Amino acid sequence: MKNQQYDYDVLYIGSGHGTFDGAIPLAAKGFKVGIVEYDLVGGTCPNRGCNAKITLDAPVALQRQFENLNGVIEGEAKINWSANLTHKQEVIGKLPDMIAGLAKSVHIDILSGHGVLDDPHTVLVDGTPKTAEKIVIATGLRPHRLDISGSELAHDSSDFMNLSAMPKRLTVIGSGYIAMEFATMANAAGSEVTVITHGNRALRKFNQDFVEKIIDDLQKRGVKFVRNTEVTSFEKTGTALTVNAEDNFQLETDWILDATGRIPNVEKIGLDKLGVEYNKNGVVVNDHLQTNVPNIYASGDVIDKIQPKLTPTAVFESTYLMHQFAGDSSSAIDYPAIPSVVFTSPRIAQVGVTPEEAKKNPDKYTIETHHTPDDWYRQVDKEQLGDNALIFDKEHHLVGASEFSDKADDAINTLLPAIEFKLGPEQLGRLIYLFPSISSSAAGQL
Ligand SMILES: Cc1cc2nc3c(=O)[nH]c(=O)nc-3n(C[C@H](O)[C@H](O)[C@H](O)COP(=O)(O)OP(=O)(O)OC[C@H]3O[C@@H](n4cnc5c(N)ncnc54)[C@H](O)[C@@H]3O)c2cc1C
Ligand SMILES: NC(=O)c1ccc[n+]([C@@H]2O[C@H](COP(=O)([O-])OP(=O)(O)OC[C@H]3O[C@@H](n4cnc5c(N)ncnc54)[C@H](O)[C@@H]3O)[C@@H](O)[C@H]2O)c1
Repeated sequence: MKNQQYDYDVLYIGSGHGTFDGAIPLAAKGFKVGIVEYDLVGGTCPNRGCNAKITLDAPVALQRQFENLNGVIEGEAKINWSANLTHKQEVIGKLPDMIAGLAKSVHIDILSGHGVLDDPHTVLVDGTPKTAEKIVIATGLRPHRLDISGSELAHDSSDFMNLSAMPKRLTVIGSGYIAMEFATMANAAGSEVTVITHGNRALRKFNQDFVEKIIDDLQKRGVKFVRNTEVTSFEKTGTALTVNAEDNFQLETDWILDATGRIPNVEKIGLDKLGVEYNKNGVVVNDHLQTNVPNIYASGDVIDKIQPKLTPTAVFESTYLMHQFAGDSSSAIDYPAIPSVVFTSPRIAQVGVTPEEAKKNPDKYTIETHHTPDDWYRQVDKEQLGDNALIFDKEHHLVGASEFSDKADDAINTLLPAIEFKLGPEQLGRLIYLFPSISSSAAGQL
C-alpha cells in the first residue's frame, strides 16, 4: 500500500484485458489494487470473445485444410456442433477462476457488483463506497441492438456461442468482424446462412479486393449476401421468424444474429455526475490515458480512440498504465503497429499502411503483390486461395502488409518486427526462422 488515505492505490471498474494485464503486475509491485466486476472475471475476450470464438472456429479451419487435401486424406470432415460447444466450454470454463486466482495471489480484491463513480476518489460497488487514489474505467463494449420492431427476437454473439444446436436457417445482420466470422462458422456447421448488409462494403477497414474474394468463396459455399438492404423489422411467424426490409424484402429464417457493432459501456457509471468527458465512441482520454478528471483514467475498448478495439490494444494500454502508476515512466502512450485479423476461412489480416492508402500515395509507397498458393510451402497444404500485398516506403522498408489466406494471421505476425522496427536488409538477414515454416516463407518475401 503506497497511500494510506484510501482503501486502494488503484481501483479498476471492469476485469477484462484492459484491467488485469496491468493490474496483476502492479499489485505484485506492492500497490493495493481492487477490481470491480459484475459479470465473469476476465471480461469479454476469455468468456465471450476471442478465446471462445477461436475454439469454435478450430474445426472450421481444420475442415478447410481437410477439404484442400481431400483425396490425400479420405473420408468426410463433418462438424458436430454440440461436441464443438462442449469442447469450447472445456477450454474457456476455467479461465475466470484462473484469472481471479492470479489476481488473488498478489492480494487484489475482486469486488463483485456494479461499479459507479460517486466522487473523484470513490466508487460505489452495489452502493458500498470504496475509495482509491486512482480509478481506471475499463468497462468495455456491449452489443449494439437494432432499434426496430421485433428486435428482441434477434440474438448477439454470446447467444451464438451458446447455441446447443445449429439452426437450419440463420440470418446475420451486418458485415463486420462478428458477422463474417460467425457466418463462416454457421455455414461450415451446416446452416443455410444469409448475410444482410445495409451498405455495399463488408469489413470496411480491410483491403476490399481481398474481402470480395472471401465473400465469393462464402457464396460458393452457399452463403447468400443481400447488400444495400436496410432491415426494418423482425416478426414471429408460427415457429419461424421473418426479416422485413425496405423495398418489400422479406426473408423467412429460424435464428437472427444482430451483428451491427458494439457500443461503449459509458452509461450508469457516474460519468455525468463527475463531469468525465465521453461520447458515442467512448471515454475521452489524453495521451496518458487520463480523462479530464486527472486521477481518473480509462483503458481498453471503452476508450474513444482510432486504434483497433482489440485485445492486444487493451493489453498494451493496461500495461502502459501499470508503468505510469508504478512510476517506471511518465511518457505519453506510443502505440506500436497494431495488426488485425478476421478469423474467416481463409483469414484476412493486415498491419500498417493499407494497399488503398499506398495506391493513393504512389510518390511515397510501392506495392508488391503475391499469389500465396504459388509459394511451394503453401502447396504442402494445397492452399487454394490467397493473395498478399506488401507496402514499402522509398527506402524499401516494409511499412504495411495485408493478406488473405488460410495462414494470413501467422504470416502477418511474422512481418510485424520488420514494420515496427523498420528493419533494413542487414537486420532482416540476421533473423533466422525455422525451416520449413510459415515464418520462413513470409519473411522470404522481403
Ligand atoms: C465475439 C467477439 C470476438 C472477439 N474476437 C477477438 C479476437 O479474435 N481478437 C481480438 O483481439 N479481439 C477480439 N474481440 C475483442 C476483445 O474481446 C476486446 O477487445 C477485449 O475484450 C477488450 O477488453 P476490455 O477489458 O477493454 O473490455 P471487456 O473485456 O469487455 O471488459 C469489460 C468488463 O467490464 C465489466 N463492467 C462493465 N461495466 C461495469 C460496471 N459498471 N461495474 C462492474 N463491471 C463492469 C464487464 O462485465 C466486463 O467484464 C472480440 C470481441 C467479441 C465480442
Ligand atoms: N477477429 C477479431 O479481432 C474480432 C472478432 C470479433 C469482434 N472483434 C471486435 O469486436 C468489435 C465489434 O465487432 P462487430 O462485428 O460487432 O462490429 P463492426 O464494427 O466490425 O461491424 C458492425 C457491422 O454492422 C453494420 N451496421 C451498423 N449499423 C447497422 C444498421 N443500423 N443496420 C445494418 N447494419 C449495420 C456495419 O455496417 C458493420 O458491417 C470490434 O471492435 C472488433 O474489433 C474483433
